[in-house]
Amino acid sequence: MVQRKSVVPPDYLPLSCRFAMEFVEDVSDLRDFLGNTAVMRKAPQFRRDPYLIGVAGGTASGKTTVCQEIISLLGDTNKRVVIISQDSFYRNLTDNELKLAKEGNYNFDHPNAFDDKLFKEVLLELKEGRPTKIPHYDFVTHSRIPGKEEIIDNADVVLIEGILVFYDPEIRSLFDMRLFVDTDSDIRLARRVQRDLEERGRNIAQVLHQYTTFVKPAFDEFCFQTKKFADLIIPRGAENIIAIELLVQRIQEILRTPRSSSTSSLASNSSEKLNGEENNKPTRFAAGDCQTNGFVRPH
Ligand SMILES: Nc1ncnc2c1ncn2[C@@H]1O[C@H](COP(=O)(O)OP(=O)(O)O)[C@@H](O)[C@H]1O
Ligand SMILES: O=c1ccn([C@@H]2O[C@H](COP(=O)(O)O)[C@@H](O)[C@H]2O)c(=O)[nH]1
Repeated sequence: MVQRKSVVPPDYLPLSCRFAMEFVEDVSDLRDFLGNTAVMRKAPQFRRDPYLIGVAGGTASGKTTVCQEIISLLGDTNKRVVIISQDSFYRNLTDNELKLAKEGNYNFDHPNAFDDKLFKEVLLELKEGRPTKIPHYDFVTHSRIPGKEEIIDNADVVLIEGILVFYDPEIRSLFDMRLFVDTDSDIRLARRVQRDLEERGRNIAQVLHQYTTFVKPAFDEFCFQTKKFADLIIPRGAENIIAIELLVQRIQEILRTPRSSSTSSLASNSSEKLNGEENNKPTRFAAGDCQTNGFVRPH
């Protein structure tokens, strides 16, 4: 009797049952399953296809806290869920830009402040399930810390948070789900002041000057405009436990649904073209395909 169990994929599998690995306990079970008649030939390697969730919202809206809450509520799962931040992809500054940044006179809230080329490359690598290096950004020195990269490998779900993660259409189209954390701007400013003084080495005059000169105008012009691309808006951020619980249920459902990256990205791109907004449903294999219990697909 073949048991439905997750296994490390064997090197040799019949092509007629490429998605059967998680149904069978080992290759001999697979042979029983196929009645010993299938021609065994070298099959492509299989790997997990990470589900990418973009989390946008203004500064200090609670994007990171919402992501942490999602992970905490997902609880004990055999899935690997990680958070990365768009802040890791701030551009390297010239000497003159660095001088301006230290005076609070550099616009870190404009889309040009980000290295979108690197951000895109990293998201594509993540989407393809390849081990990916994430730079570490230091808000005190306004620069990436050399040699402090984090490697992400084998993730099942990647939460990608940042003020402008939905700004670039190509980057936006890489997300399987898009969330927008919508928190009152007075509350955001209060949190930002406290955080920047405590954690980012700023003084109150700098924070308020940067906020009124760059942060608020750029939020209105760029970040807020991307709210329309969200599949789900979370008013009040992490306080909104009902929204987060519903979201967690949805993610759990998605994690249980078989899915192949090629079909899911096609669905994602075509729905964006049709609707201007993504309406991505978990992809199911056609009847007759062998279903797996996770995001497994051939290389
Ligand atoms: N619901 C909340 N209640 C109180 N403090 C919060 C709440 N959500 C976030 N914070 C605090 O506000 C600051 C900004 O939150 P964070 O999640 O880092 O925002 P973002 O990632 O959007 O910049 C942090 O110091 C965080 O602890
Ligand atoms: O060197 C820097 C880089 C960025 N900022 C500010 O950070 C926020 C984005 O981070 P959140 O965690 O989403 O708040 C952005 O508003 C920049 O103004 C900075 O001050 N210094």
